[in-house]
Amino acid sequence: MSSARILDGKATAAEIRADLAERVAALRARDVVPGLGTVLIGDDPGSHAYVRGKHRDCAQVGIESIQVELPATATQEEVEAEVRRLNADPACTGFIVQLPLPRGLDANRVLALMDPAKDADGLHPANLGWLVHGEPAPLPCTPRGIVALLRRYDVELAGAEVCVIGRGITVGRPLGLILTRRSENATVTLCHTGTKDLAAHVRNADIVVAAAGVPGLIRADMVRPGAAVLDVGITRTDAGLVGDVDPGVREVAGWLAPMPGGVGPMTRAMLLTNVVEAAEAATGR
Ligand SMILES: Nc1nc2c(c(=O)[nH]1)N[C@@H](CN(C=O)c1ccc(C(=O)N[C@@H](CCC(=O)O)C(=O)O)cc1)CN2
Repeated sequence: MSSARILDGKATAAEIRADLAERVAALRARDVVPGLGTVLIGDDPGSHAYVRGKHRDCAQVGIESIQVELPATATQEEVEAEVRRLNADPACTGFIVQLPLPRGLDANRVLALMDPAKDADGLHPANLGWLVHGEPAPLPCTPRGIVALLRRYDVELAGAEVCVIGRGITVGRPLGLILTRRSENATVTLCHTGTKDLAAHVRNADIVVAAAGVPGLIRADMVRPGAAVLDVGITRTDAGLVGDVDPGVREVAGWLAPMPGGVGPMTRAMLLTNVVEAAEAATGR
């Protein structure tokens, strides 16, 4: 029985970081110092781990770190005050608000308050709007990472049937917009919890992106032999982290981006890329 080739996000992200370290050194030589701010609210262990990882990555490539932490009891006004502070801080050239926010906080209002020019996540409504219009703007990190990973391994996008499972703003919705641009030219079916026959849509796909957060949702019998399958789901269980893709898929798929080691590291690398690109653009390169 054959086994899928691995879309290695860990190795690809390391290559991207090496390139970014050189670009940051060139910026610093011209007295331009990129600085990433993060706003982390509450005590979700996953969010804390991701933010720690983002700052570790920054240190590795020479980007300065500004860390803001608030308790889960923070009010909307307190969160918005921190966003205003980062908007005004010249040492912060880009920032993110770690999602999801604790219950009771309005993430859309917080994202809309960010300076779109400092939106390192591409989640400000103006930047998502530019994506709809097909104009340049920072792209959300996970979808950008998915496209970069597929391109790194020469997985054909033009004309491909792509089944995306999940309609959230960090992955599914923007991924559909990116993959249907002329430069990617894929055909996208966006599935979600209301999709009637998920298996039929998955079976029709050359590329499957599972971002539903439902452990083992994609089984081997649903996947077209040879298809590329990317596991974006992460569920924390007592037994550890579990993805959306059942391990048996490895025997049917042509390509597999596993969890861990596939799309997650690419998300982190694309955040750094957005920060560096914004700093380069601000100085005319
Ligand atoms: N403001 C944002 N919030 C969230 C985003 C985002 O892009 N911007 N995405 C996710 C969380 N996330 C980054 O923030 C993220 C998720 C997973 C990984 C990762 O490297 N995962 C590892 C496995 C997990 C682990 O080892 O703990 C992997 O796949 O290898 C990085 C970043 C939601 N929130």
